[in-house]
Amino acid sequence: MSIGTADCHRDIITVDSVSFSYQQRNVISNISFSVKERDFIGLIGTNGAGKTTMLRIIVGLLKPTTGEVRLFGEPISQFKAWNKIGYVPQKNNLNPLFPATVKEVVLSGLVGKRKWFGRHSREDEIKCSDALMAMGVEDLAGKRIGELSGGQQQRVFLARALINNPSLLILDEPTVGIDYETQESFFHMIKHMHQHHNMTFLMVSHDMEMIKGYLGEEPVSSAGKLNFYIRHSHETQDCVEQNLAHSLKHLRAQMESQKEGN
Ligand SMILES: Nc1ncnc2c1ncn2[C@@H]1O[C@H](COP(=O)(O)OP(=O)(O)OP(=O)(O)O)[C@@H](O)[C@H]1O
Repeated sequence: MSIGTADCHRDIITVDSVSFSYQQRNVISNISFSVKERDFIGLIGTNGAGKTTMLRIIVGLLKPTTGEVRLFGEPISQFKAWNKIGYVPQKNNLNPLFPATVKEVVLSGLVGKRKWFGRHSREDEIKCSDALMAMGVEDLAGKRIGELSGGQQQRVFLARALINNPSLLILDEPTVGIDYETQESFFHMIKHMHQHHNMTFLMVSHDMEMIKGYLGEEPVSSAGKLNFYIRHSHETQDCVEQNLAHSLKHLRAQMESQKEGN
């Protein structure tokens, strides 16, 4: 089942007949769905429905018992472009004494450079300060992560996910435990990233007000106990326009090269 509506964008997540069990206990049974480039998907389900498990399978932290996941068209076992994916796990019980600073936490998100402490290149430092600025937490760069409020920590974890400038962001209940105002500004930011930076989102959330307000009143589809709310980045007819412009550009280039050949 494809849960996107338009055909102009490729599937960037494909979950094909996936089942998963913890020890002997089956949690996900034969689920298939796909997420298209630039979609915003809200994944909703009751407690224990398997939402976190599904996200962990998609980012390769858990291996499906059966079935296959493809990312950007490649089987996950061969997928290497992890810098294209930002993942913010469910709010973890961070030890307040954990010695890393905000800056170190954000830098640790650099793919292939998973060192917590130590020296980084000038380019990495710039990426880090861009991500901190984007999330409005640049003033906190030198603070210990455990000293921050829940909302500030969530911004830092989002900055960590953004440091590689990913095209897909996977968020697991990003606003749990955050006050209403911070939630509002958080959702405002991610909507902006969706609308203006062509990012694709897969987000688990219990905030039905936000989900329904942005993604529509009813789920577009369901698989097992998981419901998918979806907003495509633009209407299908705009895809036709885009494709037309694209094909006309090629046609013009062809005509011009023929003219030059004459
Ligand atoms: N590491 C684990 N070992 C064994 N069982 C687990 C483990 N993690 C999760 N489970 C069980 O798998 C089921 C699905 O858990 P999961 O966290 O994916 O659900 P969820 O839909 O994200 O729930 P919630 O809305 O409460 O966050 C639950 O019954 C949970 O108890």
